Amino acid sequence: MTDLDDIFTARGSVLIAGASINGSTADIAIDETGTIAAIGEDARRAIDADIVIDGSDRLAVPGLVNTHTHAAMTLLRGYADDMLLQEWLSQKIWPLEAHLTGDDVYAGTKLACLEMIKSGTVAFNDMYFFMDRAAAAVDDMGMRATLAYGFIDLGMEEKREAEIKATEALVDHIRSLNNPRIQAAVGPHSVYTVSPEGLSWCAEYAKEQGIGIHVHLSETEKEVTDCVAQFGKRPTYLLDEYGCLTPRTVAAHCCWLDEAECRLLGERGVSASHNPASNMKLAVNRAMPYHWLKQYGANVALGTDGCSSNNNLDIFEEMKFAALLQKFAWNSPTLLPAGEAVMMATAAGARALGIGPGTLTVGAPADIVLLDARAVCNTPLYNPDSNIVYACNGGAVMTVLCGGRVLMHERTVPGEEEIIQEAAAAARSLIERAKNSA
Ligand SMILES: C[C@H]1O[C@@H](n2cnc3c(O)ncnc32)[C@H](O)[C@@H]1O
Ligand SMILES: [Zn+2]
Repeated sequence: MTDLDDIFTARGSVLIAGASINGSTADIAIDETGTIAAIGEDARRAIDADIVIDGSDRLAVPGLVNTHTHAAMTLLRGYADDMLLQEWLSQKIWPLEAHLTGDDVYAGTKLACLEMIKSGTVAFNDMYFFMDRAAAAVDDMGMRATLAYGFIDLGMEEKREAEIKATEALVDHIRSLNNPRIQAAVGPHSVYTVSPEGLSWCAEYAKEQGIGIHVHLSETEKEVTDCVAQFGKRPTYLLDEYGCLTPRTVAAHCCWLDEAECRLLGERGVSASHNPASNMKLAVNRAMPYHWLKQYGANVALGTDGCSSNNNLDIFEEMKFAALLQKFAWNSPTLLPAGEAVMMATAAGARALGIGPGTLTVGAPADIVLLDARAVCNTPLYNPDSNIVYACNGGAVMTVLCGGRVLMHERTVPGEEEIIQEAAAAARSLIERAKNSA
């Protein structure tokens, strides 16, 4: 077996020896391009392994995908809790975010990446500010991410011009990085913060650039009633009118949808990001109608939302919350069984971001998580999906690979202490600056 230091520095082919995959023991071969080359008997012959990882006592699962977050909000963890969404945003979050710097976003996004890696997430869909610095953090940490600038024009033409420039600059910057793990998206925040002209520009620009759209949709009842009062239609139809509903759109929350809106999202091929922890914490008072979205063929994945409304980035918790909330809210113990929750966190998430099948199959990107099969939460282990969703959290994750590169092994992530210290210092300085300006 390869030493810890060599595992992080070596680049090349990787053999995971004797891991448990779907109930049977198998080797996994990963080639130099970071692709799964073989699984099972052929694996040892398929590559001349530079790194060998002991997979015994490990469950191998696909890397998890977080389809809606605001990564640098790790700096705001615990800053404002137990509030109504509109008050939380307008009285606490936006005033503090006005003091953010690019250095803050770099430090906060690095902390987010560390937290996600430690809980088995390999890819995330982010919407925030100073996203060139978020890209630098993602690059340093070795994860995959789709990054969108949070476009908010509040109906003001001057602001819209600035948001257009910021969006174009980010897309150009990400293209210049030429990093296959990092892609850009357009991020119209929501129908209550972006004008019809802004929505229309975002849709046109995304189409022209061949990139995705990341938007909040129908998170609260107020969002829907205000939209109907102002535009005479519900948010889903407004987004559709301006071209924002596409097969490359990720719509976060989708709580207050009616059946016809679910059908439209299915028809447009939209991915819906279910964020149950944030929805319950902010008491949005309605669970995403998962059963309708599923019935009409929308791709339903999972997200954490930001660390100020969750307050962590652990997709294991989101799998459990989703499975429980759906059962509770829709009065159906058979709704969203464990296997479906795992699919939402893996294959559906990967599909939403267009990053491969999100499965452990030959030809797929080697985005692989090894769980401790001997952990308390995995004992006994009648049905791995059940343990993963209902018993475990991210603490059971031992090793994480993204594109064949080892990001964590035996729960060690290189540079962890420094990342935590720098994020804590950035949070202190942010609060200090906000206080001094008041
Ligand atoms: C990008 C902006 O989005 C803000 N934000 C964070 N969480 C939510 C949420 O649940 N609904 C709407 N907006 C949210 C974030 O603070 C940024 O200002
Ligand atoms: Zn959000």
